[in-house]
Amino acid sequence: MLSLRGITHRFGGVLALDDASFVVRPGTVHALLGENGAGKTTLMRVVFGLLAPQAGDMQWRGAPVHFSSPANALASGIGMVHQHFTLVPAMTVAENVALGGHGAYHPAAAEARVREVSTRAGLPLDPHARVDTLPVGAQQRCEIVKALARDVQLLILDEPTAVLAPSEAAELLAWVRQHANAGNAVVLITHKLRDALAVADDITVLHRGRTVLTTRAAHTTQDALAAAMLGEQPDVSGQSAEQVAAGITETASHVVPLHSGTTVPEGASSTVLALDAVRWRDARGVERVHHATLQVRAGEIVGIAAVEGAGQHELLRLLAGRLEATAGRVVRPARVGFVPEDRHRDALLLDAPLFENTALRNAGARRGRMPWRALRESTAQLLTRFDVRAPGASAVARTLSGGNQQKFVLGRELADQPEALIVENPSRGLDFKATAAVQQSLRDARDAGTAVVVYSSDLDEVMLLADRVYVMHAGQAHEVRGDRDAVGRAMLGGASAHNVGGGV
Ligand SMILES: Nc1ncnc2c1ncn2[C@@H]1O[C@H](COP(=O)(O)OP(=O)(O)OP(=O)(O)O)[C@@H](O)[C@H]1O
Repeated sequence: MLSLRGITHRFGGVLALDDASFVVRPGTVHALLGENGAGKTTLMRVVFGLLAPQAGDMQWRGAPVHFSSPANALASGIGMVHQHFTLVPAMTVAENVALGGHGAYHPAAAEARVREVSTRAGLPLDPHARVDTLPVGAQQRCEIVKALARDVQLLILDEPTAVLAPSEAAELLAWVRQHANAGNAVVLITHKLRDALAVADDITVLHRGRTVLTTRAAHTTQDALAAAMLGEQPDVSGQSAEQVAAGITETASHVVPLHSGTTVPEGASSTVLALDAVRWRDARGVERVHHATLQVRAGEIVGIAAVEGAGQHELLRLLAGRLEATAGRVVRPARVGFVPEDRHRDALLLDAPLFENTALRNAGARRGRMPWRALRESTAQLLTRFDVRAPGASAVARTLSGGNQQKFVLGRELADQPEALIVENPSRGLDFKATAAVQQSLRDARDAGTAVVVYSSDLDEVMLLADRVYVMHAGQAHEVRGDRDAVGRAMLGGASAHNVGGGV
């Protein structure tokens, strides 16, 4: 159905694709894997007409093609949903779906079209809802419906589950499977090897811009895929790949030790970060955080577990000083690092070089001339220390792959050993090797005396990292002792026998 051969693309001095090949069969799900910066997004941007490769051929339904724009690709039946959504937040679902279509906008027709497509596809959506009022899962459905409304036969999804809670991710993957069973093709860029093996028919692995493995999913294993991602021969039982794979969060159900109660690590000492009966109201006057009380000591990792919408994002921003409490008392040290989940919106100046992005740390506290030379040097060190793949300190942030942007932001916040560090979804968008490295950096920061707070939408990751866990439910925070099941029950509002109190 789609066939790419010999695709080569350079961005200046960076060889992003090097003779890559990729073949998608009709009616299949094709998972595209590769470590951060391997070239997955770039290859799919070539398919979608966003980039013209310097070499290589593409065939679509048996005929050579070259799409000069996404409009071209869409008109031929190829759609793409990007890692960062492209919806207009202040517009309705129907308006967004109609955007970029042809002819005049007729509200009734646009709404009917959304209803028809979303019902046919089994992706429920209210056409009248304003996009900025929708949870992220519904925004993603809107992106998919927008593509399907153009009658696409090949849908490219770039890390679609990264932004979803586990139950939503499972639903989306089930939908992807059904959609392919109905005769359509889906390309799924993902870092989750287990998802690839579970849902895909075919799997391609890129390594440094080259296709190093293409296989039927049924003929491969997680270890072979991990080895290929690391550039090792898939049939060689690469020791290092296995070691790394052992640290993967996604296999966490069998490797995560059960959380066994409040364990303040030996190195933990005085409280450096605290909320005392804190409340926070949003602009509409709705109280999102009720009476939260919580303490974090130097040298411990406090995990926050919550289902989406429980007030956890607000809690983290209160701790990080990005929101001011409406009532109650906040204790916060001078140097607090914050790694928000949406690095594009909240953590980076995308069109500025990396060394200017480094300067954003403690930006409000700077006085006098900017020490640009020192910032370039410290940025270069940061790139090495945190294995950020970028041409250098002057590279523009936008040109880094998604995972490398994430590693950069974390490195920047950790670099000057803050007294406290607040991290939201630390491994979002990271390959398994980078995930293990980031989790280790958080432990290292704890061991060096930083008070670390981690929220992850993946409960296994919270349990893996945390010394103590607080659960947020309906705007309230409670410390919960006990295992994963106790925490899971508390997330859904169930009482926990070991609940040791907090904020009610
Ligand atoms: N616009 C650009 N300008 C310069 N370099 C770029 C640009 N876009 C991507 N690159 C580089 O091309 C390489 C491949 O990036 P790409 O985004 O395709 O990787 P990826 O496999 O999708 O990674 P991730 O899993 O981190 O999203 C990286 O080295 C990246 O820095």
